[in-house]
Formats: sequence, C-alpha cells, structure tokens
Amino acid sequence: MAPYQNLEEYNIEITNEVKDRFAKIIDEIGEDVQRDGLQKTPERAAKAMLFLTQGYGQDAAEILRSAMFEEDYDDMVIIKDIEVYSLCEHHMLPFFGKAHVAYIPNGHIVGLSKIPRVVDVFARRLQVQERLTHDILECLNDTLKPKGVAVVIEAAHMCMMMRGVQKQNSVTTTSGFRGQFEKIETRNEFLKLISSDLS
Ligand SMILES: Nc1nc2c(ncn2[C@@H]2O[C@H](COP(=O)(O)OP(=O)(O)OP(=O)(O)O)[C@@H](O)[C@H]2O)c(=O)[nH]1
Repeated sequence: MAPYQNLEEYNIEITNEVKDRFAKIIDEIGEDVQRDGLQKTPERAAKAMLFLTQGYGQDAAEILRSAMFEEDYDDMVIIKDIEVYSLCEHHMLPFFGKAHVAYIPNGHIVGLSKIPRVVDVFARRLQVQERLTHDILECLNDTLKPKGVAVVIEAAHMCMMMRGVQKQNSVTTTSGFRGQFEKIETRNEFLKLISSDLS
C-alpha cells in the first residue's frame, strides 16, 4: 500500500465503469449527458470521487513511521486548525471543518506535516465524524505510542445544510482523548491552547 500518494500529482486512471455509472445518474435525473457542458462531466465526476476517496489506498501508520525521530521532548505538541474535507457515508455529501491534534511524545516525535497527512488519509474515505476522530486518534496512539493523544474535530455537514433539516449554522464537535489527556488538567490545557488566537 502506498504510504502517501497525492492523486493530483498523477494521472488518475478512470475505468469506463465508474464513468458510465455517473453518466447513467446524469441521465436518470433528466439531463442530456451529450449536451456540450456535460460531455466530460462523467469523467470529471469519476476523477473527483476517486480523489475524494483516495484514502482507501493509503497507509496512515506508514506515513507516521516514515518520519519518526528519537527526541527527549515530552511536553505537548499541538497542530491546530487542520482543514478537514470528508464525505458523510450516509449521503455522500461533504462535511468540512477543522481538526486539532495533540500528542505528548514518549521518546519519539513525528514530522509535523505527517499529522495533517494522516488526517487526510482518514478524511478521504466515506466517513462519519465520530469514526474519523477515532481513526486519527488510534492511529497516532498505536504508531507513535505517545504518553497521550488528543483529537478534536469541528465540522459542518452539507447533508444538514443543503437538504434534510437545512440548518446552516450548526457545528458538530467530536473529541477523543487517550493517556495523559484523560487527566482533566492536561485536557484543559489542550482545550485552552486550541482556543487561543496567537495571531
Ligand atoms: N452521527 C453522525 N451522523 C451523521 C454524520 N453525517 C451525517 N449524519 C446523519 O446520518 C443520519 C442518517 O439518517 P437517516 O434518517 O437514515 O437519513 P435521512 O432520512 O436522510 O435523514 P435526515 O438527514 O434527517 O433527512 C442523519 O441524521 C444525518 O444527519 C456523522 O458524521 N455522524
């Protein structure tokens, strides 16, 4: 399994089957797939869907292992405001927002960029926000074996905005804490730091 492959950097192989299924959907909703503006749409939609679900072909633990360094630092490391774009598994509509991730090293630190990459690997699948939160949390916990790990995700769900209940301003927050973050003082320090605006 490739540790990380940004499909935008490669030619995405689109099978005729995926393309044809998008053409069928366009036809079924009453559109003319042969009209000028739509002729290439099945191919574009197939490419977009494969891009948005590329996480299935990627190994998040391997991404972390590719840049782990021995280091004595054993205070909190926080990467906050990581953009998240995912697809809800119920309607296949986007949910999007921010992830805040922290860990307390236990002999090893990890390359900072690898954390947003891990977020993307799990976000680029059909997801629910709760599982996405735990996928990131457990991957960091199992691979880095830190003294503690924390993940908070704040997201808006298009399936609740564009359709269904049609609420435009509701934000869903999910969180997970392991190890030292289960202690209230550590957790509060993390929550305070992700709420602060240093700019
Ligand atoms: N817990 C959770 N629910 C989600 C997530 N994304 C979408 N949903 C919900 O999944 C549920 C699916 O419920 P159903 O009743 O089967 O689907 P529906 O008839 O389209 O529901 P409405 O959206 O209420 O119209 C809805 O309540 C969505 O809001 C998520 O990440 N986590």
